[in-house]
Amino acid sequence: MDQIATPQIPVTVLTGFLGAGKTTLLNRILTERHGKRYAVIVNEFGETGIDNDLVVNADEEVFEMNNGCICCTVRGDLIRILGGLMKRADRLDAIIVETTGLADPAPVAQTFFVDQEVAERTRLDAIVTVADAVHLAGQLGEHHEAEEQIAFADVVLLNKTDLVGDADLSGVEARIRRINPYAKIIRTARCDTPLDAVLGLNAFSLERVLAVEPDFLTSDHDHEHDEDVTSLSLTSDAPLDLAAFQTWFGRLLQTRGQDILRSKGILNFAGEADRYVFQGVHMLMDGAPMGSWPEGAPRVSRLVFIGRNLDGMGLREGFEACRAA
Ligand SMILES: Nc1nc2c(ncn2[C@@H]2O[C@H](COP(=O)(O)OP(=O)(O)OP(=O)(O)O)[C@@H](O)[C@H]2O)c(=O)[nH]1
Repeated sequence: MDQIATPQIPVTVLTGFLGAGKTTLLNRILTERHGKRYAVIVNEFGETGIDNDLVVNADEEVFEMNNGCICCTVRGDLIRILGGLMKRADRLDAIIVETTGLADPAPVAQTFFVDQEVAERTRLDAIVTVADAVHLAGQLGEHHEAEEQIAFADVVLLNKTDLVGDADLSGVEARIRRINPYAKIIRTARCDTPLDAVLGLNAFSLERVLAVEPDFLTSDHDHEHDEDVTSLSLTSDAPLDLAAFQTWFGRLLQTRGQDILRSKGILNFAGEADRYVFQGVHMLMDGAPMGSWPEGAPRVSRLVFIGRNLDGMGLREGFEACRAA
């Protein structure tokens, strides 16, 4: 008797180096009227739940994986969450996994082939890599994860085109092409791409990956993270002074932005009803109100830095000095 094949849930792995625009893309996907039911799995790197708060409130369920990189320590966690989702596959159209900016996508992709149950019930649809047109060239030289993310991509969103001239964009694009001649490259500003360019592609090809990395299925991908990159989280119960914070944070990124790869905070400023979000990618800074504080939640400011040599920068003292008088 013929067996009825179990439907496989398509999975999109969203990757890209720190600050490239993954959450921006995710929020675009979640706010579009797509009529689909997605489950989202978000992995963070020491970001004390900040990322989760930056993902828009949508109907979709968001599963947060903390404390560790998806490609290493928390892979078991990924399999466990997938296991739960597979039990209600009939109510799900797709799963989206957002990795940390420091993840090597290979072991994440491998999960969908080597774990038997996951392999039977899900299908890796595509690896979508968001690339930061401003910073990619520098990242490729310094962080091998950035190169892996490009190498494994089925689609590369060359993002932040609003900040880079045409000639430089062509240069970055050529660089991407040299690492990965197969990926589709789409130029975007704030990840403004139609959803059908990133979801439901059926683009991931095991054959192609095996051609690039013959031991993809068998190696245990015990890759080494850049030990120099660490994270530091700061919190404050006391309201902060907006002007003082802006001046400190702006100066800090100007002077230490080489080593501060990524920064983000959800902040409580004195006299402001709304939450504020401040973010940095190296020296580029962005800040805006982000709506009211959740009802009943304490107004605690949280700020996180990811980078090198964070200890010597007086971050804690600088942050504390921003308290409103
Ligand atoms: N100018 C400009 N800024 C952008 C663009 N896309 C994203 N940003 C900003 O870049 C910063 C990082 O964007 P995110 O979407 O949080 O990046 P991410 O890849 O999720 O970051 P991590 O998860 O921390 O690695 C934010 O301040 C965004 O507002 C873009 O196309 N142009």
